[in-house]
Amino acid sequence: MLEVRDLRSAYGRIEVLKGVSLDVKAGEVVALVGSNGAGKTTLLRSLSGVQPITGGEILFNGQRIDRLPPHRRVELGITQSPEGRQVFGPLTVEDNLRLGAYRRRDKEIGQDRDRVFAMFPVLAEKRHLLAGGLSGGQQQMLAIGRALMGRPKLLLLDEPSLGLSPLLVDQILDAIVSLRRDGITVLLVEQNASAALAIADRGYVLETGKVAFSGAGSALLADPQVKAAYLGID
Ligand SMILES: Nc1ncnc2c1ncn2[C@@H]1O[C@H](COP(=O)(O)OP(=O)(O)OP(=O)(O)O)[C@@H](O)[C@H]1O
Repeated sequence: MLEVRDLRSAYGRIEVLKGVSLDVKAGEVVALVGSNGAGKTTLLRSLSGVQPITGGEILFNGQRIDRLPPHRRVELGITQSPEGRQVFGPLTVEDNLRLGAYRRRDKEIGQDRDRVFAMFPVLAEKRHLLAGGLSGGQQQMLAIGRALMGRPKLLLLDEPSLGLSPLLVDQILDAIVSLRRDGITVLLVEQNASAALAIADRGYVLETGKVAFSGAGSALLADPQVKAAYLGID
């Protein structure tokens, strides 16, 4: 579904992605992990088109997309749920979800909203409240729910567990696993590398702008080098 070939990106003269190649196949959950500043967020932003690239190629279902503006990539089915719970605070939970479906004209919007509510029941309870009054974890759920309302084919998730309690982290990860059952392909950037690799089909470890390791999630979790350097386990 997604093929990234030798991708390069820079902030001014500082190259942050130094030739990254990776694949995401339809129906997979792929985790992208690595230390702070490795370039994970920059990679996701390059895929969604808000960060310019300086080299390489991005293909989506065989089509070159790296020169398309962000909204065209959204139309093709690539949606990013950004880091930092960027919900519309002065709007209700329900209106935030409706905004996620703004491009759609079909009659299944209500059905999809109910699926988001089934996935995150707390959002159903608070559907008429303002998003700005939700807790951090609830805002994160809303941001994911809003992204899902656009019926993405490929969902790019940036740090969905950032700042959440362990219980909420589990809830978000369970939701990601349920997305895979619904046929949504997910590229997941996570600081919480062990948890992400545990649910992922495959993973990539990014180190200073390059892929340092890749493989099945379980294989990376068991790899002594990956464990010592990235998972904090000896
Ligand atoms: N807008 C920017 N201008 C200049 N440098 C930036 C900018 N955004 C990120 N960088 C730098 O690019 C490098 C990669 O950042 P990026 O956010 O992609 O890493 P990351 O792996 O997502 O890390 P983190 O988990 O800390 O967000 C870092 O050295 C960072 O300081």
